Amino acid sequence: MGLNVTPVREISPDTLLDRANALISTYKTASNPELIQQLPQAAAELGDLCPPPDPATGLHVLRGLNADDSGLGATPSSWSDASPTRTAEWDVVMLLLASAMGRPFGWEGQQDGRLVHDIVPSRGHEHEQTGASSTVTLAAHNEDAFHHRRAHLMLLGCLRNPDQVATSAASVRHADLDDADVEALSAPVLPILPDDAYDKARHSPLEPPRVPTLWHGEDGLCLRFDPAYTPLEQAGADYRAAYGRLCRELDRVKVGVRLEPGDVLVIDNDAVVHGREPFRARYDGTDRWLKRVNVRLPDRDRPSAEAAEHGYGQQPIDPYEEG
Ligand SMILES: O=C(O)CCC(=O)C(=O)O
Ligand SMILES: [Fe+2]
Repeated sequence: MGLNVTPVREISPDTLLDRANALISTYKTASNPELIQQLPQAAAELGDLCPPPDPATGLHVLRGLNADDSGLGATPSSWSDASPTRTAEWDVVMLLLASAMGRPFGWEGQQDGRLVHDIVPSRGHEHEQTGASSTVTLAAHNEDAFHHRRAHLMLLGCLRNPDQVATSAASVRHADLDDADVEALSAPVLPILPDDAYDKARHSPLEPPRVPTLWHGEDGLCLRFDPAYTPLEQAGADYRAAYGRLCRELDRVKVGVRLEPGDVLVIDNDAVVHGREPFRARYDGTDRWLKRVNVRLPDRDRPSAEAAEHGYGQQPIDPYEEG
């Protein structure tokens, strides 16, 4: 994977950290609903500290936050063991960054509905296609591709990455695809099934909707892609061949981002797929540890047919939803 080609945006964190700590001293943890209601206003006061990534690249790394991990304690052995107070500063910083770009949201069936997810390797999940895996390559995917209300942007904040494990990222806008393939892959031919992180949705009796893999968005070509959960065998030979060419192109243009403690990777989830290289989990409290936040951009459009999808019964938790 090519390194050092990801745009880095230096941020000066003083105001952000002051704001985060002021919120924590009043509201204690990032899951406090009153704190969540304060976020849009608090983020507006930060100005244009962190605009969304340039559509041409679809990602950037925000650098400049504190890399000191001495107060964090041991990396939890699973998301459910993470302490809401020990990483409150990180959680609120992630939510402020998310709120400066759009609106953070969570999922009913993901990590207890929290807005900030802990991504750590977990025993028994080593071979899964989820963020809790380690031994296997996490194949390139759009986050929550099975769902019509998936994030427009995804933030990954790095608390620890001692073995410099690379997150991979590939923009469909860098892929060299011919017009016939773009047209073929724009037809709603195959469903994308819920991933292993969503137990209830995986057992949904609802008929999986067939969805386009590619479409043209306002800023350029977009994709909805998760081959690990796509029953490709249900498609005809021409479609399978075009899908295979897309996979190879995404693999060709991917970059490896070895996040350093304090980095926040921002990914446009309509233009860029992400994954992760395999690594050996340590399970000794020093493991890799990321924080993840999903972000909605209220003005971003998606294909109108998505509005009729059922999302396999999985509901977003959107604290800012109107009505
Ligand atoms: O561990 C990583 O670098 C990415 C994991 C991932 O796909 C995710 O958290 O959504
Ligand atoms: Fe992911």
